[in-house]
Amino acid sequence: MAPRPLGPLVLALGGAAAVLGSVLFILWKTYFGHGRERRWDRGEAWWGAEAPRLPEWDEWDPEDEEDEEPALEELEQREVLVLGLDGAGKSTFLRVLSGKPPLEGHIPTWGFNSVRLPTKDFEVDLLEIGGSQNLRFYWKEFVNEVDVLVFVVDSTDRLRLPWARQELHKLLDKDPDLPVVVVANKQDLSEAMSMVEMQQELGLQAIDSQREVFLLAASIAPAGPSSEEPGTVHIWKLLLELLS
Ligand SMILES: Nc1nc2c(ncn2[C@@H]2O[C@H](COP(=O)(O)OP(=O)(O)OP(=O)(O)O)[C@@H](O)[C@H]2O)c(=O)[nH]1
Ligand SMILES: [Mg+2]
Repeated sequence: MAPRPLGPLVLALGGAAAVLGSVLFILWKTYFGHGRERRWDRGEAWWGAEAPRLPEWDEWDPEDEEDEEPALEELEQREVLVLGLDGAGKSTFLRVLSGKPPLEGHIPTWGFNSVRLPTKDFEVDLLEIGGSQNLRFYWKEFVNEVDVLVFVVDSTDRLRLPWARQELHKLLDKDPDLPVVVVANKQDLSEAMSMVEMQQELGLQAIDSQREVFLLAASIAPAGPSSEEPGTVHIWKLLLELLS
């Protein structure tokens, strides 16, 4: 049987995938745009955000409710996209930022995962899209919608560093002005590449000098207790500077 032309099929699949990417983004916006649920735990937050004080029972007046609710909603929003190959440490980063302990082992994100963190002046939405090969296609759909890109790389994953580099540069091409924070994660492990190597292998020196690009060494969830590498706090502080 003569081979059938693939062109229309590829086009149709490409179109369907683009639509799905947009639907995912709309779902995320809808969730955060109108949802009242907060995924962060006010009690556990460590980044210095002031948790709103809940009224004592005898102070509570239902008529105040309507006045109080918008105060939280009125805060401006900032959006951070967290990408990187599967297993790089994206979900762990979001968990640690939310004050939760890292999970044991790698549980892949099938789709997206997000947290909203309040600061004094604005709220920061962090969106992770899973890094498995079939999800990387959607990354580019989100990159023009955010204020900062955090790109997490496993510093021990030498073999796949060229893939990480390729994906990172595709995203950079998509938005020439987007500030980028590249996180060289898992620096606690002895096989981790040095920062000089990471900079070279990821081709960061070749990036347009006008763009804000940062390379941070990190151990978001160190395997042992003795790591001295800066971790999540440093990334968060830099994000706050970039978003202010
Ligand atoms: N040694 C070490 N392990 C880490 C570090 N950060 C994360 N990990 C581990 O790396 C594994 C993968 O982390 P995840 O956060 O699930 O990776 P991910 O980037 O979200 O992966 P996908 O959702 O599949 O895209 C987990 O077992 C983490 O505990 C680190 O700094 N050091
Ligand atoms: Mg994940």
